Amino acid sequence: MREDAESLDIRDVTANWVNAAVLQAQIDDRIKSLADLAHTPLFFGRLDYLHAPGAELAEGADGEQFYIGRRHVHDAGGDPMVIDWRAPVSQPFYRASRRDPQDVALRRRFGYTGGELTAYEDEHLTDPAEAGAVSRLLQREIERPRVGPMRDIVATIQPEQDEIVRSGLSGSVCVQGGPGTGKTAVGLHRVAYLLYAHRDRLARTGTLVIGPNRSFLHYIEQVLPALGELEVKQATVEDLVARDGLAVRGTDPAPTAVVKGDARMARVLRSALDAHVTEPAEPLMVVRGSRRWRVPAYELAEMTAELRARDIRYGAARDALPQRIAHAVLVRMEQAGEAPDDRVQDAVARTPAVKAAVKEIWPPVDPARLVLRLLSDPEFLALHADGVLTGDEQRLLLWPKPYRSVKSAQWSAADLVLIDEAADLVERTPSLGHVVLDEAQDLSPMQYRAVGRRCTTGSATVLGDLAQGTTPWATRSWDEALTHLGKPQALLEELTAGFRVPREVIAYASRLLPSISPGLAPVSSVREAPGSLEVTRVAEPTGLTEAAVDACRAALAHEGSIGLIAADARIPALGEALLAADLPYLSPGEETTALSRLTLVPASLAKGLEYDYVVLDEPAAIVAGEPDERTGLRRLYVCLTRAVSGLRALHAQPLPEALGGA
Ligand SMILES: Nc1ncnc2c1ncn2[C@@H]1O[C@H](COP(=O)(O)OP(=O)(O)OP(=O)(O)O)[C@@H](O)[C@H]1O
Repeated sequence: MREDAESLDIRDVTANWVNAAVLQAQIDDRIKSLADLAHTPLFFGRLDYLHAPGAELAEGADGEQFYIGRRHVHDAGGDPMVIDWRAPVSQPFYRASRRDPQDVALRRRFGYTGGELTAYEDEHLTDPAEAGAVSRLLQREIERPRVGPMRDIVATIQPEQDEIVRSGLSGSVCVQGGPGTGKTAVGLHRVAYLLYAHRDRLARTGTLVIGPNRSFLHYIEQVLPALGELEVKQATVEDLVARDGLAVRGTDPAPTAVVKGDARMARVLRSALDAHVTEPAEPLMVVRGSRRWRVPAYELAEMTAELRARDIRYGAARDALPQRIAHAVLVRMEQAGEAPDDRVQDAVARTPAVKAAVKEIWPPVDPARLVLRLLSDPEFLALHADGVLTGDEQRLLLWPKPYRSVKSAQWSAADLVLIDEAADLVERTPSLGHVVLDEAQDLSPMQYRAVGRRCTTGSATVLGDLAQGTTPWATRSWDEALTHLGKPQALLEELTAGFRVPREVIAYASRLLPSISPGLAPVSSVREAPGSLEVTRVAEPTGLTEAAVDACRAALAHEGSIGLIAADARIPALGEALLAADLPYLSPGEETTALSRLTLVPASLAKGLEYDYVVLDEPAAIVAGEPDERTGLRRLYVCLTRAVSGLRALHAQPLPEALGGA
């Protein structure tokens, strides 16, 4: 297939150099997509059907055999050799079971070591003798040491994950799942699936993956290219609402940020914007040649009221008003016996008199200036927030010292979300075809709205874990969140099988659940790894740093990546100690390689990441680093659930009581 693509000669088939350049670019893309990936085999499974699919009715139809891989491969004659994992014929590879064999006689899984085929495993789904067997290849794949960025899981997607991956493009899905249940993996594979099944539609409308921060996006960015999908944008919510010329230079105290992130702010903004439209008091006079045409004030008021009543954006209404006025003038001309042609209405709409009237009635509004005024001017704020926000909430919103201009204001991240909301009220934000929102539990209602307006005509996949919410405005219920997102009908799914954290470690971390998220079921880990948890008390507080360095050195004796996770305030001291001990380290998001496998991770950036071995420094300090205890314990829960093979927790202070104290 690669040779075919490389040998394509387009000299005779293109009409001009533009065509030739476009076609050549497409061919280059294809050659690139056909390149061999080191360590990525062409197929990982085989299905032997009892009957040829679609030929059930044909007499004597024999079964057919399909190899399943990351992409479609055909032979010189164009016959398929490997079927894409996303094709309908491949689906039973993920879903067929003994209870429901889906016409599959044999499912074979292939095992590879460094790109070389080293094992295979057969399941005869209709053979009662094989019932109850667990897949060792699956177990091995899950337990493989981790280095480098996140990997795809095409070979081992589980049935309950596959259902989410393949659910239709038209519906939105929300997945609640504990740490390591594969939410991120499922979200990324869902994008790859949707792009396969609805390529044309999504090529037009676009897809976007939203993650919590740069390090996380960097960690996941290789998965989609490995699945052949290059056309997917990645962003944080901050990226989405970023505006030219407005940098985030300020921070809000938590109580202020909570009010700014509250959905009621949308009502305040709407009221403040709508107040710009004024009731016309003066008639309008348009002069054309020797004649003057008068549109009385009450008629202008009717047009304004009619535009206000319609559900259109402020800016669209503002654009429509001059034409309405011009039309009224045209009607008067006709009544006076004139026969204006089609150009007259446009000409009238552009006259200085009409423009001036529109500016008076429906002035242009700059979204940033609108927010600036709300945050600086107590009277203006009260006018639009009374009855919506309490007096205390309004005081929290106001800047201690108002800024003079949009340029000089110290905008915070929450302010930019407000500006984004205001901008959408003025002019509709374009919608994408599909948005995947990861670590959603940390978004404020206003941030959900910002994401929601980017998929109003598309669908969304929302992934999160209520127990891992660490913002003061963290999501309390998915129903509420989905309403803010504008997708109240989304299907709510739950994943409970854990693929990352070993059983002992997840059991230990789950002790925190009753305090941080009562009612959530603990994850049941598929990984047995006896001896994976070690909690050590360091007698002298001064010895803690050294103990952490020693634990890192010991962990480096194993294969795989190592993360030293600590309270943000402890990072500088630990960094220095590691360097003094000749242990160079990476920052989160930097790629771990066989040669540099140790990452120093501030607790605030641990979310979503994973390491083979985790050394956890002083749990009590991680809890104390947050504004309140529940958030602290949630942060600790996140940090305790990053390890794939082993967790070593070191403490000099007593452990938090919720963990068992002592
Ligand atoms: N079906 C599977 N087969 C093999 N590995 C899997 C499977 N599902 C998930 N994993 C692996 O488990 C690990 C955790 O997955 P992932 O990061 O998607 O979980 P998560 O639910 O997003 O976790 P968190 O809540 O901590 O962000 C990853 O290494 C992923 O590759």
